[in-house]
Amino acid sequence: MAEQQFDIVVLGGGSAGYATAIRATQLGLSAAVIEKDKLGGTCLHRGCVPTKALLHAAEIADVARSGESYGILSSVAGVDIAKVNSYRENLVAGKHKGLQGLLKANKITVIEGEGRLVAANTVQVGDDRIVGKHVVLASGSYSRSLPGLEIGGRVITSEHALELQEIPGRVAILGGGVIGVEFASVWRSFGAEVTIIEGLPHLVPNEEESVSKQLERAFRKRGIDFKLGVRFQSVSQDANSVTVNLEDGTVVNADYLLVAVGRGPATQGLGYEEVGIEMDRGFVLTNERLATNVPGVYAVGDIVPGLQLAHRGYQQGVFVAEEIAGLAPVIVEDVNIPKVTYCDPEIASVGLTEAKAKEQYGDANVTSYEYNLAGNAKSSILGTAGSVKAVRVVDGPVVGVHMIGARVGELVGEAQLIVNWEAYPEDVAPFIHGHPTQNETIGEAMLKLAGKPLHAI
Ligand SMILES: NC(=O)c1ccc[n+]([C@@H]2O[C@H](COP(=O)([O-])OP(=O)(O)OC[C@H]3O[C@@H](n4cnc5c(N)ncnc54)[C@H](O)[C@@H]3O)[C@@H](O)[C@H]2O)c1
Repeated sequence: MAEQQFDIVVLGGGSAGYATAIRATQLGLSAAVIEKDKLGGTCLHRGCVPTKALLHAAEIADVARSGESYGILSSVAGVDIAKVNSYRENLVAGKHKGLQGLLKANKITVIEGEGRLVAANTVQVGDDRIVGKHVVLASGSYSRSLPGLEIGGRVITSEHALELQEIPGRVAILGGGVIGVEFASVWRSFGAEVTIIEGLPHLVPNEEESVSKQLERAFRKRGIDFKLGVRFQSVSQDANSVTVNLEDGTVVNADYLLVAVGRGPATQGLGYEEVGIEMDRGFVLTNERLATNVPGVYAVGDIVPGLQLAHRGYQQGVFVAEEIAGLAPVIVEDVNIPKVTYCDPEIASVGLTEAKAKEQYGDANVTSYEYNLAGNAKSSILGTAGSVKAVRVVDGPVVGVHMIGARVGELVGEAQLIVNWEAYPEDVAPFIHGHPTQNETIGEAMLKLAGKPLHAI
């Protein structure tokens, strides 16, 4: 049995875990990352990166289909899913290699194997004991299912969906959240008949309601079917198909059922409870400085209750490394983290929805403006419908920005600076936006809220 000692031992080499180690070594601390599978975790291998590769291929199919409207004679003869898959795999492999190089350059020790917390300062990997002055738990998440809904055969999760070797003819998707609408978008562009089943009254129910409604309109136009406000009851399958029964008696037949009802924390069997770490339904509880109740043990990423996003994980990792190094960093708050959903049309948001802002500040103290992309030249050139909605406190800062339309994910950077800096529309209104860009739509919303609309009626 060998023993190795570090300042920081990180259990899990996904986005949150490796970010912790990079920042730690930059600050002169020694760090080890323990990873049982591949560095990069869900984001690089099963989530953000490969799904966005599929979405990019889907966009190319849509662009080719729409060529004629722009005078370009083009059509889609078919989708070679094997080639799409090899593009996706090569892309991920390249990023994986780059990440390995990044950790090596930062002098991080990567320990391959399954780790288990056996004491507050020790992770066991096989026969080896990896001891840290501090331990950071970053074991990530998994696709969860519903009680009684077994994954297997034609009932699949996003991990299986990514690797399908065929384009399904008909697919049912349980859950109209982020994963559900992204896969619906990909499969529809690849030619499948898609039905989404969502228990709440709207698709992407955590987004601004007007954004959800516009997505529903756009999906309907694309021929994507959805059943809203209805819950799943049961599913049966044979060798070729699934039959999904909903609580209102509706039956959906499809080749596959994708289960996209959220992700659970990957914390089972890792020794956390045995060491006395306080947990809630599998999540690791921390204080706002990401410390668990066990001294010296921190948690970051998807195992900490809140938004399960890679970029939140990065920032939490950086935070914890700086906290351990004694730099007293600024607390990471979920409310001002930007979110992008990469369906067509794309959705991007940061801060409070209008309803949440009214809950927080009172109805009379909140106002908003929704700028229609139809007023923006670049949006019209791109042929996209959509809007940018900004929510402000009356005589106060902008507290939320909510966008839908082609490529609005690329606008979220400015939106998050406005919200995080607690800027007033009057502060932002004089800033000049390049023309013609879709960025102007944020400028137009600020101008209107500041009482001097330009391209708005
Ligand atoms: N672009 C991105 O940033 C991105 C992409 C993919 C995943 N993610 C993250 O991964 C996590 C998981 O994504 P997800 O889409 O699985 O979760 P989600 O929470 O976004 O959506 C799950 C949906 O399933 C619905 N649902 C739950 N039980 C149901 C039932 N019995 N019947 C019908 N509907 C039901 C919920 O109402 C919800 O709308 C999220 O936290 C998400 O932020 C992010």
